[in-house]
Amino acid sequence: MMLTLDHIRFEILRDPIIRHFSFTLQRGEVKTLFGPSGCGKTTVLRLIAGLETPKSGKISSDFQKIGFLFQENRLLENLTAMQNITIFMEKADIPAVIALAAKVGLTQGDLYKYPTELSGGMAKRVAFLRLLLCGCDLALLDEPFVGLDRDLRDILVRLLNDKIEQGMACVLVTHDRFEAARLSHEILFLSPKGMKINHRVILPEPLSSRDSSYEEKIVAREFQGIHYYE
Ligand SMILES: Nc1ncnc2c1ncn2[C@@H]1O[C@H](COP(=O)(O)OP(=O)(O)OP(=O)(O)O)[C@@H](O)[C@H]1O
Repeated sequence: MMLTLDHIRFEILRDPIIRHFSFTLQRGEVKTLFGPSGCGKTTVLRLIAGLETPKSGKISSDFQKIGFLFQENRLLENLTAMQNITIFMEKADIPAVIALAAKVGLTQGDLYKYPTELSGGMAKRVAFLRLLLCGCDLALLDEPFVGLDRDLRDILVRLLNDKIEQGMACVLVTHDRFEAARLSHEILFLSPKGMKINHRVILPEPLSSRDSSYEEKIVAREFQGIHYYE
């Protein structure tokens, strides 16, 4: 399985948002787009998902099913949390959803609430479970842990790692250096305009062996002098 973006150019009202951006991703691989706000990271996810069309360049993929965890969750308001989670499952396995939901601190009662009755962090977990259970082999994750505390984030990271070990590939967009260190096989550091790749960091250690001390070590080693968000 392979995703390839080859010299992509994308414009909005003739303003070049993305210029000559090239990128590849294989089965079981996680690559992170790390760069300043507004540099075009979400736009790249939208291009991969086919929600935007490049002005020039080529996108090819033989992944079978794409899952997209949007920054703003995008739960369907007229469906319960349970209905939102199961909507893309080939066969809704309710006991499996209840068991997985319990792992991330959602009760059975929570699963029968509507999105307007959920807190921001609960809605994020519902959207995350929908992604984990949708059967995708390529996951596009746009700031997937915003609004979640560290313990919950660690639980979700473990659940995501299980899927990655089974072959799911991910493109991760995050502002969080620790998240990038924890989850990436490769981090692309991007320029403020045009999605130019300033440099890359390859992290070969298996994801399952990484913990908070690993995150701290990588952040201290690789993010020195990166002040986009301070
Ligand atoms: N619908 C739109 N209309 C006009 N300009 C847009 C639109 N969507 C995005 N842009 C512009 O495209 C650029 C890239 O936006 P994008 O959301 O991809 O950035 P980002 O790196 O994901 O930002 P953030 O980290 O803040 O989420 C920005 O300069 C933004 O102003």
